Amino acid sequence: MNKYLNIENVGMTFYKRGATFEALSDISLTVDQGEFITLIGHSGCGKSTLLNLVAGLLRATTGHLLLSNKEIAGPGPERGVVFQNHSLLPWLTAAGNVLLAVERVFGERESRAQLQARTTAALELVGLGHAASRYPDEISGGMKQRVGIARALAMEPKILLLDEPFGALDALTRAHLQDELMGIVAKTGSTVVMVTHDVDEAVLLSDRIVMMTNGPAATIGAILDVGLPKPRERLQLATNPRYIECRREVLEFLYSRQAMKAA
Ligand SMILES: Nc1ncnc2c1ncn2[C@@H]1O[C@H](COP(=O)(O)OP(=O)(O)OP(=O)(O)O)[C@@H](O)[C@H]1O
Repeated sequence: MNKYLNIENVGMTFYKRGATFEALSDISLTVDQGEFITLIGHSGCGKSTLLNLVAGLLRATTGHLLLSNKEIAGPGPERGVVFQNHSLLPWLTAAGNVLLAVERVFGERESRAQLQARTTAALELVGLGHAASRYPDEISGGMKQRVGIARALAMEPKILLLDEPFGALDALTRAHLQDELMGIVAKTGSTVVMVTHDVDEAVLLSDRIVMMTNGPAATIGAILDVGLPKPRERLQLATNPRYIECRREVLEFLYSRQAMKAA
């Protein structure tokens, strides 16, 4: 197999205080370079667990995860992770937060000026060039989230792993950042795996939507090939028959097929 990311028969069981909990069972998925994949499913089904396995923050109990044919054995700079709650260091400015990540990846081989240029470019990419010297408590939630995205992008990851990056934002800011993300991904050609609860977000952004069954022992229930041409424009999509069909298929999976199992 020569796909970019290979997830092969992965299972994840947590052991806690003498009890075991099988969160994921027999997950197999391959992702091509440049693909945008979303993981969707009911709360607690194991989406973050799967993303954390790809990030190398957890080790699978069974099966294998391979990136460029190499076993994922821990976190690495080729994987940029963005969580729902930005996790910026409050004592550093927006630029300071990005620079710290840039130093970690490129610090040994590049000059100070080059590192700073990378930092500025990443902040500009997310429209925050003007806020570089502001501290996290001086900027809005949406801006903090954008700094988190800039920080991940500045490391020039081959794959972006996004865990509900817009989950805590209001609808307008969320729409704005979705548009920005689409633009950035078009420019950088990044591979993306993103966890979301939002059906519209999944259809708008994805090449394929991976729909997960309810846990315990959650697995992939179905995969939807969205097949809408890019670039996508949210207003035009609202009346696009394929968009409406994709939306219906995901809703049907979540609220009919999986709702019955949950009951
Ligand atoms: N470290 C852990 N120890 C024990 N159980 C865990 C651990 N991490 C996650 N779980 C359990 O595994 C299951 C999957 O959790 P996970 O956070 O991956 O779900 P999710 O689909 O991302 O949920 P949400 O959509 O609510 O964020 C849950 O039942 C959770 O309680």
